[in-house]
Amino acid sequence: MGKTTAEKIFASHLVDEPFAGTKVLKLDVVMCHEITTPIAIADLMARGKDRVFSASNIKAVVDHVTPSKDTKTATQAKILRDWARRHNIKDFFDIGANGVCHALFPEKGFIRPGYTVIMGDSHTCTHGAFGAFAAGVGTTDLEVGILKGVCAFREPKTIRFNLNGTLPKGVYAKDAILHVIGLIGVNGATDRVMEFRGPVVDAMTMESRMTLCNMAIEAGGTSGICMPDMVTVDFLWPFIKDEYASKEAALAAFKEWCSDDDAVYDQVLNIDLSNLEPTITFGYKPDQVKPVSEIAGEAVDQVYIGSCTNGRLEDLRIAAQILKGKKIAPNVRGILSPATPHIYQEAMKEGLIDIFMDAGFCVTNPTCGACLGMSNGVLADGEVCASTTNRNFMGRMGKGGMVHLMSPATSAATAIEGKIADPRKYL
Ligand SMILES: CC(C)[C@H](C(=O)O)[C@@H](O)C(=O)O
Ligand code: SF4
Repeated sequence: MGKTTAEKIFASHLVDEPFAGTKVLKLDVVMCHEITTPIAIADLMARGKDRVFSASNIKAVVDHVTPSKDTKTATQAKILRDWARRHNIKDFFDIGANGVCHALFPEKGFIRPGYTVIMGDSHTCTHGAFGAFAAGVGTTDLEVGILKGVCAFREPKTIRFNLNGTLPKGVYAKDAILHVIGLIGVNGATDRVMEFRGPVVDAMTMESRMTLCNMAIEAGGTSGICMPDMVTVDFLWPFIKDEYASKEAALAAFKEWCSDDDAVYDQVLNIDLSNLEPTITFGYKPDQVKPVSEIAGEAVDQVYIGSCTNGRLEDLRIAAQILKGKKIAPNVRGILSPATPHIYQEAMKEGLIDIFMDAGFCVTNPTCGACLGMSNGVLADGEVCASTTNRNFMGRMGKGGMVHLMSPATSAATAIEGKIADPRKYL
């Protein structure tokens, strides 16, 4: 019987099965940020176990609130910073080099097909775009991961999503994943791996695949997963060129991780996206989605472009294409947070930052900040934000604030009109 990618990764990383169905896996990468890791560090210290399993397999970043905004966030950053120094974690990213974890770590080439990856962050599923098993974990699992380099999982079944057809103009990975979550609901993939397949995914860049996998958790998914292919090889090539004789050799090795043709799935869903419209959330749950045409005209106070979902260069290019030569509406505050310093610099070189600033956007340093309502764009009570982020929970971007999730294109069109707008008329 064939295996899925997730089953192959579980089989190859298994170190123990203490109870039937509970599998202890060897970890390839443990990622850390300043919100959840300090709690794990404090506990390890209290137990006299201030050690790390490997200084090189641990990656750490101060990203959620940076530069720190108050004593509390400064202390969180300091705990992580001191810990990283104490343990010689060389891949530690701080002010000047820091960016949103799920954009920064892939950009550095840390994730490879077949890897096991954990982090104390729910959007760790993003990294499955490389054909890895990547899961967000709680503090206890993070502590064990840091100390021993292993993590216990109940092996998830896989749901295969065949994304068929081609995405129409003005419709992107974000619209596709919002549509999928709308179809299956916020619990539709609970304890399941969401395997994204089909011609729509094959045609996607790694950035788009990361957008897709990023929101797996919003449907309850443990990890998103895409099949590694030449797009994956091309993205990783600068980091792996000394390991493989050629791109074809790398591809052959990566393909070993692809699900077998006769793999058994929990469910297989065939979804044709050829007629998909730009899609947007209207409520406080990510599965409350509508075509933008049904909600167009609703006023917004702020437009936010950024985050681990849609703060990458591709996203900035799409939004800038729409904003070029235009001004955002006077009733709207536009905020752009490029997800990493590299993205910021590339966007500057390409003239994208000028386009955003000329349109009236404020450009912040790379950080999560506004996405989770902590800094750089917190909403006031009753305000509405059009956002490229991944969570629209009540008050997510500020107490009493409402968030509509959408693509960078829809956000840019919305900024121009000051109310929710269909991006297709600007393309
Ligand atoms: C702060 C962190 C624990 C949190 C998460 O796990 O997702 C954050 O990144 C978020 O998006 O709300
Ligand atoms: S950008 Fe938002 S969703 Fe992503 S890790 Fe940061 S806070 Fe979480």
